[in-house]
Formats: sequence, C-alpha cells, structure tokens
Amino acid sequence: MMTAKRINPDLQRERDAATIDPEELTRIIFDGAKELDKKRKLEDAVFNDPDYKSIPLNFMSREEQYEEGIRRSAIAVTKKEALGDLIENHNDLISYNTLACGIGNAFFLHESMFADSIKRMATDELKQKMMPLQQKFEIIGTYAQTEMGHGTFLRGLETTAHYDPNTQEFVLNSPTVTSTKWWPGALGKTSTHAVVLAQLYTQGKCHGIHPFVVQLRSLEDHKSLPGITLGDIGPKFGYGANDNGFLRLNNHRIPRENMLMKYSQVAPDGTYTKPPKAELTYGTMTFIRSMIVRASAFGLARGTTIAIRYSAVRRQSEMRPGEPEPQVLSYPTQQYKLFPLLATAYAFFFVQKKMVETYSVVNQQINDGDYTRIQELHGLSSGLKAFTSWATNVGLEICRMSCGGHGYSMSSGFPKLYVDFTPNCTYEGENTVLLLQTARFLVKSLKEGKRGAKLPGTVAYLSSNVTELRARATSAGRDLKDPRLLVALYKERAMRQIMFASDKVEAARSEGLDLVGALNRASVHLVRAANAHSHLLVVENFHEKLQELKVSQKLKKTLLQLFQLYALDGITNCSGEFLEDGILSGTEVKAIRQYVVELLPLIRVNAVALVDAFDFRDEVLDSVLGRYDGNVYEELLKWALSSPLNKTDVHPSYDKYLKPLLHRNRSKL
Ligand SMILES: CCCCCCCCCCCCCCCCCCCCCC(=O)SCCNC(=O)CCNC(=O)[C@H](O)C(C)(C)COP(=O)(O)OP(=O)(O)OC[C@H]1O[C@@H](n2cnc3c(N)ncnc32)[C@H](O)[C@@H]1OP(=O)(O)O
Ligand SMILES: Cc1cc2nc3c(=O)[nH]c(=O)nc-3n(C[C@H](O)[C@H](O)[C@H](O)COP(=O)(O)OP(=O)(O)OC[C@H]3O[C@@H](n4cnc5c(N)ncnc54)[C@H](O)[C@@H]3O)c2cc1C
Repeated sequence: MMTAKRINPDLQRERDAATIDPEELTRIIFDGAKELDKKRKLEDAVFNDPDYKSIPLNFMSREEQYEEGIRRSAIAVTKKEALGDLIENHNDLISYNTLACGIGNAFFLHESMFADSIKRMATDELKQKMMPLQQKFEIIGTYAQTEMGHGTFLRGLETTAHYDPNTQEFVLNSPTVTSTKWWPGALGKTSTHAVVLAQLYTQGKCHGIHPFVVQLRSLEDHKSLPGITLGDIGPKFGYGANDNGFLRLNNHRIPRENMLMKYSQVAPDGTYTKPPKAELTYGTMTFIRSMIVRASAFGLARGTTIAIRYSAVRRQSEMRPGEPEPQVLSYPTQQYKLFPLLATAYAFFFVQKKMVETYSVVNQQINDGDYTRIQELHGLSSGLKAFTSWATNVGLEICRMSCGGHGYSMSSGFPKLYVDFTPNCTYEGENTVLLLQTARFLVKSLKEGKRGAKLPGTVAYLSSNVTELRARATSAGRDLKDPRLLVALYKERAMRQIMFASDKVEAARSEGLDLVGALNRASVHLVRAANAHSHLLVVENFHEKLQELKVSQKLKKTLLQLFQLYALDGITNCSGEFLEDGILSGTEVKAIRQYVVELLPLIRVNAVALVDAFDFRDEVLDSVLGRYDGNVYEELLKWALSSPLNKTDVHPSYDKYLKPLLHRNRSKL
C-alpha cells in the first residue's frame, strides 16, 4: 500500500477504528502472500519507471491517446521480458499490461483472442509457424468476427471464404456493406494479422463460419495489403486509445493452411470434414467471458474504493444547528447505496476464482477430447459474465452519483471507469443473448433432471423437486440471517423461476410453436430464470468460501456480515420472486429489509479497511476522490489548475469573440 505523507484525519480515524487487518484480507483476494508480493513488485516495476509517465489522459486528444497507448504497449513488451519470474502466468501478464498500459492495452487481443484461437484451433504446423511470431511480437494479431450487420448472430455473418482447389487457396470477400468487419479492437491501424471468421464454401457448398488467419498489413512498411481496406471506426463512448476498426476484403487470397483446421478440415481437393462438435469454434469467446467475471470484480472494487474513501472524507449538512457536519459515510442512506455494492464486489471476487478454476479444468478436458462439460461451461460462463457485468455497470453509476457533484468531474476517475467498463455488457456476447443461452441449458437440465439423469455440479439442484428444496429450507431453521437458510431460499427461488420459464416454453409448444418460437415467446421469463440461477451461484459460492477460509475470528465475522448483506439485500431487490410462491412471507421480507438496515452500521466500522484491502494503488485508481491519503480538496484544486484551459489567464477566444461582443456598443456609451 502506498505510504502517504499526511493522511486526512477522518480517513485515519476510520482506519484506526477498524476491527480487521486489511492485509489479511488482501492476501486472500490475491491468492496468498507470494502472489500478493508478486503483484506489488509488478506495480513497483511499472510505477517507478519514468518511461510509463505521461500527461493525464483526460487532457489528450484521441490521436494522442492512441499514440500514447501504442507507445506504452510497445515498451511494455520489451520491459516485461526483463521481469523474469514476476510474470509466470496469464493473470500476471494481464496485471502487468493493465498497469503499464492503463490508457488501453493495444495488444490485449493479440495476447488473448488471437493467440488463444491459434493455440486452440490451428493445426500443429500452423501453430509452429504462427506462435513464435506471435510470442516475439514479429506480427500483431486481432480477432475479427463482428460485422457491421451482425455481432450476435454468428450464423448470419456474411464474409465469405471460397476454396479454390486449383491454387489451394481461400478467396476472401466482403460481399455487402453489412459484411464489413466492424469493431474488432486494434484492427484499424495496429494489427498486421487477424483471425477472421468467414462462411466457408467448398465444392459448391456452404459449411458455416470458420476461422482463418489473414495477413492484413505488410511486415515491411505496415501498409495494408492489396485487396484489403482497413481503418478506424471513429470516436466511441470510451476506449479512446483503441483503434477499433473496420475491414473489407476484396478477392483476398490466403493459403489453405491458414484455415484453423484442428477440428474441421478442407483437404487439398476441397473435401470438407466437419468438427466433432460445432461449438468448438466458440471456445475463445468462452475464455474471455470467464475473464470478464474477473474484470467485473475489479471494476466494482475500484468504484467502491473511490466512493467509500471519499464518503469518509466528505462532510455535509449540520444535523442540528451548531453540530459538526457528519461524514457523508455516516448517513444510513449513503451506506445503503454503497455497502451492498461493497459486499457484491467481495462476492464477485470469490465467484471469479470459481469461474477461472472451472474454466481451466473443463478446458483441459476439451483439449483432451472430452466434450461432456462443454455445455455446462457455456451456461456458467455466459450467465456469470452477464450477471456480474450488469451488476457492476449499474453499481459504478451508483458509486459515481454517491460522490455528488465531484463524481461528475473527470478527476473522480468515474467517467473513464464507467465508459471503459460498460462494453463488458455488450462485447463477447450481449448480456441478454448470453442469459438466453444459459436459460436454454437450464431448461434442458431441468428436463433431464426430471428424467432422473445425473446433472453436473452447477445445476445438480435441478434434479430435486421444489418440495424437497422447501423441506431443506425449512430444516435449515427460520433464522433469516443463517447462511444455510439463505442459500436454500435462493435455490428454491432459482428452481421456481426455471420451472416457470420452462412451463411457458412447454405451453407455447403445446400451442403448436416449434422449439425456437417457444423459447422466443418465453424469453422474458427465461432471462429472469438465468439471472436467478446466476445469482444463486454467487450466493452459494460466497457461502462455501466462508466455510473454507482459514482466517481470524474478526475477519470471519466481517465476511459473514458481508455475505449476509449481499444475500439479504439481493432478496429485497427481487422480493417479488421470493414472495410469489411463498418462499418467504410478507412479514419475513419486511424483517429482511430491517436486517439490511441493521447490518449497515456493523459494516461501517470496517468499510474503509474493506476497500483498502482491495489494494489499489493511487496510480491504478486514478481518482482524486479515492486517494489513499484522502487529501481530496488540495488535489482537486491542483488538478483544475493543470487544465489546459488555465494555461493563460485570458483565453485567445476573448480577443476573437468576447471582446467584439462586450465592446460592440462602447463608442455609443
Ligand atoms: C491491481 C492490478 C490490476 C489488474 C486488473 C486486472 C483485472 C481485469 C482482468 C480481466 C481483463 C479482461 C477484460 C476483458 C476485455 C475484453 C476485450 C474486448 C474483447 C471483445 C471481443 C469480442 O467482442 S469478440 C466477438 C464476440 N462475439 C460474441 O460473443 C457473439 C455472441 N454470439 C454467440 O456466441 C452465438 O451466436 C450464440 C448467441 C451463442 C448462438 O450460437 P448459434 O448461432 O450457434 O446458435 P444456437 O443458440 O442454436 O447454439 C447452438 C449450440 O451451440 C451451443 N453453444 C453456443 N455457444 C457455445 C459456447 N461458447 N460453448 C459451448 N457451446 C456453445 C449452444 O448452447 C447450442 O447448443 P444446443 O444446440 O445443444 O442447445
Ligand atoms: C468496445 C467494443 C469492442 C469490441 N471488440 C470486438 C472485437 O475485438 N472483435 C469482434 O469480433 N467484435 C468486437 N466487438 C463487437 C461485439 O462483440 C458485439 O457488438 C457484440 O457481440 C454484440 O453484438 P451486436 O453489436 O450485433 O448487438 P445486437 O445483437 O445487434 O444487439 C442489439 C440488441 O438486440 C438484442 N438481441 C440481439 N439478438 C437477440 C436475440 N436473439 N434475442 C433477444 N434479443 C436479441 C440484444 O439483446 C440488444 O439489446 C466489440 C464491441 C465493442 C462495443
């Protein structure tokens, strides 16, 4: 943690009064003392390096942001080579890049989706050719799937790859305006190569979308190759430093070997062999979806750190004349805005660990040719990606508004945090669409459970029936703060929502609709069901973690309070779903509302320590309001003074426009 020269006394008092040691919690969040030490060393390596210093992003034009992003990303490549053991795994790599290229990592897709697609789907020969070039940064790759006309509906992509057996090449084309590749990160100006998804045609037949490695730019002068039109798509809501781009292909030829042919093949004569499972093409997206759960945890942790520290420093409104103005953190309404989000950030930290573990186990099974859990992984990653990113998206705006007027200033850090986070709800699968995928898996699992099939872990509860679940909830006692009861209540709620949605699908089918039509008619209920299921997974996982963790009694007590707040507040926000089937009575829901309010002052004692435990350095938070030392007001003034508009006392526009206006009647006076 950064040592500050002078800590704001209010913030210091909060830290002194805490009953927990934030460092104990930090070690849990970052997987133990060794990993934490590594993370801090990586931070030192970046923030003590003058090469990573630049003028504040807020005062740069978009071109300057792009250039600065490229500069930092490029030097990060060489600097990280010298860091040896500090970068041991993919998490370390992401951490280092996030720290070094805070403005936006130009090579994120190169190191994730481009590399992963090749590793996952290329033949050994293509891998041997491409991976060293990728790893040594002799080429820069991106992932070009989305088109102007279609992002969600992959089967609707229009880019074509026609196989020509005479030359043993694929001929790539963008036959319509809407087939223009649109959005891929780093496509416009940076990348030399892309994994391009296109409809494969061979021997006169279309075989659906397949991935191809396509060179876009010359490796000598970086000019786009003949048959290729490339560019930046223009300014966006956020991600100013990234050249999200467009690509048009005009009879562009690539060798047959550039198709990623591990699972499906085109032989030299054009004969097509289909993959053992069509969904294997989608694996790279599953990988990033699981990472977005991690990004959600970090995003909400950042937002709550800024808002809670600032709320401890900010004093407003005498309660009674002459009394000192309270810290806004002491108002129950402020606590009610922020503490459930703090609890949510913790819940997401724990569930992202589970997501990453599950991903890595199932991915290994898939690599070994065992596809039995592929659907479960898809249901889990789609549901958690959507559930956690939506909650973080909403939570960040609540955090910003909880900072009053100063939250609206760029100096708060919230505008950049929000605009860079919010596309997590859209890219890598639009959230509604992903929840519908999860729901499909849930409806299927429910049916199979009823038939007596053994269901995988995350949906095993669907093989029970509601009477059993109700009995389990009842046997857990009726102490509404008891974690076992809370998990049982969430389970019953999820089960009932899934049953309700399934019944609606069945009802539509019995009216003669086909499955697709029936799923579409029931889609509002299906999304609700998938949300309820994902919510349960977060609650259940938090409970399991509480039982597993070997921590001090004081910390255990605080984590239990956070769990209770997360679970109880979740009930009040969806109380209709708990009331409508009598899972809870009206009296119980009212009692839960009161418990939530009673938990707030208990959390208040440790609120600052709990955000300190996230261990964000000031350079990472990039927020005047969230500073570790709490010296908000002095820094706000400094920040404003550094604004380019304040370079001169009189702005040049005075002579051009204001003076003529102000002086226009002067001669008449
Ligand atoms: C302090 C230190 C600090 C450190 C801080 C560090 C903290 C941060 C750390 C983290 C930083 C990272 C942040 C991330 C940044 C990201 C960058 C941006 C990247 C953005 C890239 C993109 O944005 S890139 C494009 C993504 N674009 C999609 O995402 C399209 C969605 N659209 C579909 O994905 C399909 O279109 C859709 C709908 C499934 C229908 O698919 P479809 O048309 O085939 O139709 P069906 O629905 O019929 O599906 C047919 C059957 O396939 C099954 N299935 C489908 N998908 C499956 C799958 N994946 N796995 C298995 N099975 C699957 C399904 O379940 C059916 O199974 P069944 O038949 O048995 O029911
Ligand atoms: C910042 C950013 C970076 C990106 N980076 C990349 C990249 O690197 N590579 C890449 O290939 N792509 C990238 N994308 C594109 C991204 O993956 C798509 O935008 C995303 O998958 C959503 O697809 P869409 O834009 O077609 O949305 P649409 O599908 O058009 O969504 C519009 C609305 O329609 C609804 N809808 C669509 N289909 C259904 C359905 N079946 N049922 C119910 N509702 C539906 C959605 O819920 C949504 O409300 C990026 C996008 C952004 C914003």
